[in-house]
Amino acid sequence: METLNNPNPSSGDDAEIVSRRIQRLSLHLNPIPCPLPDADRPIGMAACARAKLEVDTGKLSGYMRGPHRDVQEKVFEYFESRPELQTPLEISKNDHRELCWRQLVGLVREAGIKPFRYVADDPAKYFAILEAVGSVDMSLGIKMGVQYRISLLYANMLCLNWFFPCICVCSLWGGSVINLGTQKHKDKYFDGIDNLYYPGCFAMTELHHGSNVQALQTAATFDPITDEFIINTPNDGAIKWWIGNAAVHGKFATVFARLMLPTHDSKAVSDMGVHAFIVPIRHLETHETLPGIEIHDCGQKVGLNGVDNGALRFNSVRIPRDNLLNRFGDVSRDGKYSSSLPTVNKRFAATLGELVGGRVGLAYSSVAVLKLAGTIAIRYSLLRQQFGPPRKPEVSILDYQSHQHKLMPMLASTYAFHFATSYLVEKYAEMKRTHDEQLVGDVHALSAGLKAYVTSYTARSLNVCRESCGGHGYAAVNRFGTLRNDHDIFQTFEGDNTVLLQQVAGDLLKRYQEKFQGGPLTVTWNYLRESMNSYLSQPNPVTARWESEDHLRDPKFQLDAFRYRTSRLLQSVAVRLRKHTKTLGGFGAWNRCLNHLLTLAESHIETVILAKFIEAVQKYYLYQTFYCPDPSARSALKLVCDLYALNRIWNDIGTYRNVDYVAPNKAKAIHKLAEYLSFQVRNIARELVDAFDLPDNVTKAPIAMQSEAYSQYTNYVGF
Ligand SMILES: Cc1cc2nc3c(=O)[nH]c(=O)nc-3n(C[C@H](O)[C@H](O)[C@H](O)COP(=O)(O)OP(=O)(O)OC[C@H]3O[C@@H](n4cnc5c(N)ncnc54)[C@H](O)[C@@H]3O)c2cc1C
Repeated sequence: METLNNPNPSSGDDAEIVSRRIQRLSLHLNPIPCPLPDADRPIGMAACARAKLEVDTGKLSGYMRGPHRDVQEKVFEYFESRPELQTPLEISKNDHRELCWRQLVGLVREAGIKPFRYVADDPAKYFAILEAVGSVDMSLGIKMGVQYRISLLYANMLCLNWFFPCICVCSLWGGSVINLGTQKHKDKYFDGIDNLYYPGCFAMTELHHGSNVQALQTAATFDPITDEFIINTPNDGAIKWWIGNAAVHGKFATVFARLMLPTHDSKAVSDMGVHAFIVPIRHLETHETLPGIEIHDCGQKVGLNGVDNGALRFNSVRIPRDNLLNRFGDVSRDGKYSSSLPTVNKRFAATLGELVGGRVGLAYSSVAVLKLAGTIAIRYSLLRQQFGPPRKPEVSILDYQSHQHKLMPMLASTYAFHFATSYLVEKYAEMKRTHDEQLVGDVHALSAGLKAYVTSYTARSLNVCRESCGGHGYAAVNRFGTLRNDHDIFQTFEGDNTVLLQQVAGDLLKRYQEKFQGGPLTVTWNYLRESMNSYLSQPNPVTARWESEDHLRDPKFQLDAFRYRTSRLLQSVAVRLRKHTKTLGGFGAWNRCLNHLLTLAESHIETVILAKFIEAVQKYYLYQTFYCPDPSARSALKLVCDLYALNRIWNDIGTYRNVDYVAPNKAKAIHKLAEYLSFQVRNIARELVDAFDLPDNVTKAPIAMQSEAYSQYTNYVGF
């Protein structure tokens, strides 16, 4: 059967061997009815057409679970044991802020879970805590992030004929002190931040400037007579805005301001660019706002109302010279500027390496939100029955093809994102350990792309989940409203998604240019080398017609298709940019090609996600590393991975058809198979969401309870 059904001439390929071995695992199949008439089934599907996978949820869950499940359970147990710390459904902004603060204090001082120490030493553990805390209340996750996390915001600059991301790097309060400061700052502030005696803010954004950090106007002018910096807000546009922890709890702020040094020429001062300074904003004991500082509340938000965002104005506030976070640039007693790193590029790379964690955390937490929402929607869709064949019992709404179409590719994407963001966390930790320059660049671009892609996907999916639960999805107790409102801003902070995707596109173009100059390509981008040489030739008219299931489920075909698309987009946008730059200049050309560039970035990120998913399924076979030792779990993952791949190819089928990469018969076969795989995934949907390992006290929505959901729901309203 293998030889007959295998249309691929390169049968010795590792990926193909794996694919066929995985097909053999279909022995774990049990009969169940297939909704497709025989004629509609994809070719080659006969063997497993009427079969359901048996999945060992415990083993699948064991594979999915990270190494820090114990600390996550500690978080869940702590909040379970303290019902008064659980966020009620109806709560005012002010009460929510106070509760959120008490939750954080309880976690740190009572439960003894101190995230700050892991920011530098064990980032994977920090992200695991963040994930667990965010599922208790997303406001709490963000509040914790403001206090401790490492983050990175961007400014944009147009340079020559490429769009080069110019990164202004910074950290939220705790992260900024340990990453941008030096030992003296660590000695002075670490314990206070760790124990929450020094709550602080990260004050970068201004009223007039968010994404464009280079244009910030707050000034820090050095006064050599008093050995101080004078922090000043020159106009209303420079008021710091949206600053988390500022409205109520913060005692310090890391303020981003232009460093101005006195000169002896006619200009009188020299602008050294944006630097970070520690500015006390409230009295440590009395909590009074300090002189020269004006603080206002940004008010009620669409979500995340447990976080107290405020606006800050500085009226010539004096701080000691020591408060400059001076790891990458310092000012001496006599007002001279110096840096520990010899070149701008080295300073840039070192800073980046320290500070990409915020985005890694957001991408990772966004997957956690998607798991939660998917679990609620799918458990309810299995329970809920509406209509059915005449004189037969009603069927579960998840048996409707349309419902499968809404939720199963989403479930597959959740698995895909799980592996991609776990990989990102792994690479981030490695980067922190090794400070490898190539890895720094890789993690930087990957974190930007995954943060943008995953958070946008999750935001869209939250609406789909709400709608797929009908009216009961609209009850606040079933959580979609809060999840949607709280998560929505993930698309904007830590770098606006549209801006971040441009960074990815800029990075791809840079590497494309380097490739032609013989430069190196890092691991994640390695495929471009091959793709530029082989994929850009005319599509093969023979393979364009192959339509067997074996072929369509072959990881090589799937990855090739993704890589082909990215390569074409990259090559064509490079040509367009070159052409338009002649008449429009760099900025105009970039803007003329902007949608093209965003599509390129998304295509690349989808490719990386697929590659990581395929690796997660294959590792066992290829390297014998026993990553996923259970055959049933591997079969389930292979099925889900195929659905992710084919669903994405089908979503973009117009592109593939336009260039005849896929012939009409193959396009039809892809569509049929994607629908059929959705049906197959539906049959193990319960096991797949159970493997996320979210207990009822975390999902909380009555309609998603693992038993007696309806009665828990009626109890909730008082019956
Ligand atoms: C709840 C919340 C908490 C926050 N917490 C903090 C905090 O603690 N500290 C802090 O410093 N900041 C904080 N921020 C600010 C946040 O980081 C900024 O909102 C974010 O950086 C985006 O900036 P902006 O709002 O000025 O949007 P803008 O940059 O003005 O963007 C507005 C729109 O224009 C588009 N756009 C902008 N530039 C481009 C471009 N080059 N190409 C194409 N489209 C473009 C964007 O896609 C977006 O749709 C917070 C914001 C919120 C809402």
